[in-house]
Amino acid sequence: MQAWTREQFEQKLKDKGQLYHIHHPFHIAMHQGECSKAEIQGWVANRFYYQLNIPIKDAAIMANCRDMETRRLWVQRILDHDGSVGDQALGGIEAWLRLGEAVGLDRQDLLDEKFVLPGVRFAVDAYVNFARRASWQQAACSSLTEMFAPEIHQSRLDSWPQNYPWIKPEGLSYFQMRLSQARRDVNHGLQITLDHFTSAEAQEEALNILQFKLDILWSMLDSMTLAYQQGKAPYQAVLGQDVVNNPIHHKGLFK
Ligand SMILES: O=C(O)c1cc(C(=O)O)c2c(n1)C(=O)C(=O)c1cc(C(=O)O)[nH]c1-2
Repeated sequence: MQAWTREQFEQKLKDKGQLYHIHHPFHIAMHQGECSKAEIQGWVANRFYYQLNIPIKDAAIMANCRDMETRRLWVQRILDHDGSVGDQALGGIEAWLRLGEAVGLDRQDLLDEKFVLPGVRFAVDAYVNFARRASWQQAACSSLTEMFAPEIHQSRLDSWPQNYPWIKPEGLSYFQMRLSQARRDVNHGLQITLDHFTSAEAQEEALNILQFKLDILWSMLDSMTLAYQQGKAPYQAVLGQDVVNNPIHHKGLFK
């Protein structure tokens, strides 16, 4: 089998955008203004677990990377989410906490991971564990769903103020910040991927890695759909009580 040219390979990676979670029914409903306050809150609380783990994931990638040039650029991702000392700009995690407050969630409940559904936790943990075990080039490739992220951030900025006027506008600053940060990350992650995966087999492997990451994002929303849209939160069928607001599931093991 012959390898694709660099341009063809880049296009194959971009074609995966058809399967991005922007097309998940939960996100479509959110974009169309059809989500209830409880659904938005559930999404914000669960996505916070992703946010919390992004810098852990990026630190794992750096721990596996002997290339100084790469680390010098990659470290910026950690600072973007954690913020840096003396920096006036918000880190992404703090910005997401403010989004939580803007949708009426309690900051401490987010930090306690109170509402994180088991399926969301398993999906996010799979991403972190992959980054720990993979080579840094494979892990860089898995971040490439970010190619498709600016569109979804922009769509929230465009549609939420009209659709969800009850959300305080200052809560949307996370999405604004990510527009430029994601584009910069993608340029770097894409160069690593195009440079590293050059044989036909390696290019197939890269597409499989990207599909793995798409599966993670899609699976997170599947869990949220069951819990918040279909009234089938874990154990609801057994306990028949308000397990959405008083979750019974485990709170994470290795912290
Ligand atoms: O809101 C979204 O839909 C979305 C998706 C993704 C993504 O595609 O992985 C990221 C983000 N947001 C995001 O804010 C972010 O910081 C981020 C980092 C990464 C990554 O894989 O390293 N993905 C994403």
